[in-house]
Amino acid sequence: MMTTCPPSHDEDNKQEASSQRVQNYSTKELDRKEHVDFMSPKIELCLIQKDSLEHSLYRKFGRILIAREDIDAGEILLIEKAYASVLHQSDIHFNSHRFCVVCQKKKRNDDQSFGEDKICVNDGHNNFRKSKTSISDVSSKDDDHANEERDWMICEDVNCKLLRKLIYRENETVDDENNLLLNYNNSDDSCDGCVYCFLTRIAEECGVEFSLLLLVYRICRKIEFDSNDKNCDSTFYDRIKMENLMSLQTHKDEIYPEHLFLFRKSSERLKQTLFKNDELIDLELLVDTFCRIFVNAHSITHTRWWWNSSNTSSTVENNSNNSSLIINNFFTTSIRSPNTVYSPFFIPISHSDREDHTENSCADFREIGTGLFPMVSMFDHSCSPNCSFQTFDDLKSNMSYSGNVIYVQTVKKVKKGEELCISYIDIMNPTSIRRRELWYSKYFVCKCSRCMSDTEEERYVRAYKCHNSPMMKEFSSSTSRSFSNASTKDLQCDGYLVPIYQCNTLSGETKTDIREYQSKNHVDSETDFNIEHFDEEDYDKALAMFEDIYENVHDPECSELNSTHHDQREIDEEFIQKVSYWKCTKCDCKIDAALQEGEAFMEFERKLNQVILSLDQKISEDNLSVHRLPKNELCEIILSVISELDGIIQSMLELDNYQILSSRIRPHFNHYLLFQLKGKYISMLIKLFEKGCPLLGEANKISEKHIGMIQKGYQYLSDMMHSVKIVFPTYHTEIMLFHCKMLKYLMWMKENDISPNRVEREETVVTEQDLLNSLTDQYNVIVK
Ligand SMILES: C[S@@+](CC[C@H](N)C(=O)[O-])C[C@H]1O[C@@H](n2cnc3c(N)ncnc32)[C@H](O)[C@@H]1O
Repeated sequence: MMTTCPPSHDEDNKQEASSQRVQNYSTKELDRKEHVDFMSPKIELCLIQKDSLEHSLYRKFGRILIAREDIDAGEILLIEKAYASVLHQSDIHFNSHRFCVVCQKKKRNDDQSFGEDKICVNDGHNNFRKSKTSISDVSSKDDDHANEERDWMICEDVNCKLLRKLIYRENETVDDENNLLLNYNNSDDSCDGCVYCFLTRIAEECGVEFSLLLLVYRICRKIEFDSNDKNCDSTFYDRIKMENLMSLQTHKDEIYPEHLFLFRKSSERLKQTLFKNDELIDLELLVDTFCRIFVNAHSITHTRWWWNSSNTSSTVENNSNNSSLIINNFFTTSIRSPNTVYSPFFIPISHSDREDHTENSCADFREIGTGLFPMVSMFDHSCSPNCSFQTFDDLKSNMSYSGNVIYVQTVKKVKKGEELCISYIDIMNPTSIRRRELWYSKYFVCKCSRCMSDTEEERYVRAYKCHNSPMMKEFSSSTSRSFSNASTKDLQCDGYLVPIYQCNTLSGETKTDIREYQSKNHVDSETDFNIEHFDEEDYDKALAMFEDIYENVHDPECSELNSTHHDQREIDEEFIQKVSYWKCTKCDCKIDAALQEGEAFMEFERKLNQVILSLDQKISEDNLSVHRLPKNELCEIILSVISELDGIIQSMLELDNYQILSSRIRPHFNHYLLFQLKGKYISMLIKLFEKGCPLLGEANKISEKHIGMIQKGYQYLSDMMHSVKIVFPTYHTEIMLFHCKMLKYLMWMKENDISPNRVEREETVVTEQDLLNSLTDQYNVIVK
C-alpha cells in the first residue's frame, strides 16, 4: 500500500527542517518496503508517492532511506562492491600501472600479485585473465563455452595487441595516440574483434567517452549474466542489486537532448555489434543504462596523502561517548621560503605539497574511476547530509576491501525516523551554485531542507556580512561612506555580500523555473551564468576601481616589493578584484574602496610586510640550519621572533589611524593582516615545540614567561575565531578547520599542563567542550 505525500511544509515545518537540517518523516507518511538484508538493520527503505504538483514542488518523492533507530556518528551503514566499474580512460596509462583494471585495487610498491596484464590476483578475475576469446565467439552463445567461462567479464580480451599499444603503451612504436587511432583500420595489428577495439571504434564514431561505453558494456553483460536462471554463480545478493539497478531513475525526460542523442547513437552501435544476439539487452535498456550511469554513478577515489602526521596526530578522549577524536596535524606546514607570506589558516603552500604520497598523512582524494553502486544509489542527496560515502582504501584500513568498494557512514548522530542522505556534490557552495550543479550533473532540483530554507545563512556558504549590519559596527566606525548605493534606511541591514552574479540567479527555483530562466535568458551552458550578467554600470565602476588600486600596487618605487612580495600582492589584487564584484542581497550596497585614504594604509601594509618578511628570513630553515644549531640557541631565536611579533601586533592595534583605516579601507583585509600576524605568532610557538625546544627552563619546568606566551597564542586563536565568525559567518570550511586547529593547540597545552586561561584576562577562552560540540553538531566532523 502506498500512502499519500504529506502536505507541503508550513512555516513550523520549515523552521524545524532548517534547524535540524534533515527531513523527518512520520510513520504514516511512508510506505515501508521490506527490510533489505545486506544493509544495516538500522536502515529502512521507504516510499513517498508523488501526489500533487504542489507537493512535488516542496517535497521529494520516490524511495528514501530512513533511520529505523537512533544511530551514532561514525557508524558504517553499508559496504558495497560496485555492480560494475571502470578506471578513467583519461588517466589510463598512469592508472593502469597503479590500480587493477578490473577492480581498481591499488598496487603497492612491493606487490608481486599484479600480473603483466595489470590485473590483480583475485579468484574472481581468473576468467577475465584467461579469456582470449574474441567477441564473435562470445556472441555465438555457444553453450559449452558459456558453461566453461561463466564470468560476466569473460568477453573483455585484454590481449588485443592493438589495445595494449593504445592503452598500456606496450612496445610502443608510434609516438602518438592519434596516429595509432588514425592507422587503426589499416594497422597490421588491427584486431579481429575484441571488445576494447569495438568500444574504441564506437567511442570515436559517436563522440562518447570510452570509459562510459565500457561501463555500459560491463553493466549490461552483468545484467545478462545475473538474470540468467541457470547461472548459479550469480548470488541472491547480485540479483537484488540488479533489480535495484534496473529501478534507478534515468531522468530521461530531463537529460539534455544532445546527450540523449549520443546515448541513443552509441546504444544502436552497441546493439548492432556487441549485443547483436542478446535478446535481453535491447536498445532501450542500453539507453537507460547510459542515463542511469549519468544520474546515479559514484566516483571511485584513490586517497592521496599529504602533510605528514603519523607521529604528531593526537587522540583525544571524549568521555561523553567514549570514543576518540583524530585530528590531523594542522600545524606542520613548515616554512620553506623566506618569500612566502603565510595565511593564518595554515593552508598547505603549494599544490605539490598536496600530492605528497607519504602513506601516513592527511588525505586528498583523486578520482580514478567510476562505478555503479545500486545500494548506495538508494541514498538521496542532501546539502547538509548526515552520511558520507567513501572508497575503501588499503592505506586507511587493514581490511582487505579496496578499489571498487565504497562504504556509507553516518557523519553525525541520527535520530530514529530521520532521512539518511549523502551528498552528491561539494556542499560548501551557495544554494544557487549547488542547485545548478545538481541540475546540470544529475538532472534534478534539490529539495533538501537547506535548499528549501529561506534564511541567508543557509543559502550562502561564502559570503561577507554586510557592513551595514549592526554586527559589523564592531569593526567599522563609519559605515555609510564605504558604500556606494547604501541609503540611510538600509543601515540596519542584516544581509550578506555575495558575488553579484549570485544575487539574481537560481536561488530557490524549481525545475520549471530553471527551464524558463534558461529560455528567457538564452542560457545555454553553465558558463553563461557567470559574470556577464552584471549591470554595465557596476562592471565599469568595479573595473575602474580595480585599475586604480592595481596602479598603486605596481608603484615603480616599490620595485623591491614587487619582487619579494609577490604572494602578498597577489592576495591583495585577488581580494580587491573579488570584493569589487560583491554586493549585498538585501540592501543592494556594494563595497567601494576609498582610494585616497587607501594610500596611507598601503604604506602601512608595505612596512608591515617588510617586517614580516625579515622575520620569515630570520626563522627560515636555511637561516636556522636547524640541525646544526644547539637547541637552546634555536629556541632563543624563535622566542625573539615571537616577541617581535607581539610588539608589531600591539603597535598595529595602537596605531592612530588603524581604526580609520580598518573602517574605511578593506576592513576585511585589514583584519586578515592582523590574523596573519597572530597566526604567525602561533605557528612560531608550534615550530618551537616541533623543533624539540619544549620551552623548559633550568628546573625542567616551563617558565612563567613562556606559559604567558602560549596562553596568549591560545587567546589569539580564540579572538581570531570570534572575528572570523563575525566577518565571515558563512565560511564554514575555514571555521571548521579553525576549530580543529584550536583543539589541537589545546591538547598540546594540556599535555604540558598549561591552562588556556591567562591570569590577567577575565574573558574566558573557548573550551574543549565548546570545540567538540561545535565540531560534531555544526560541522559534521566525526568525533570518535
Ligand atoms: C541515486 S537516486 C536516489 C534514490 C531515489 N530517491 C529513488 O527513488 O530511486 C537519485 C535521484 O533521487 C532524487 N533525489 C535525490 N536527492 C534529492 C533531493 N535532495 N531533492 C530532490 N530529489 C532528489 C533525484 O531524482 C535523483 O536523480
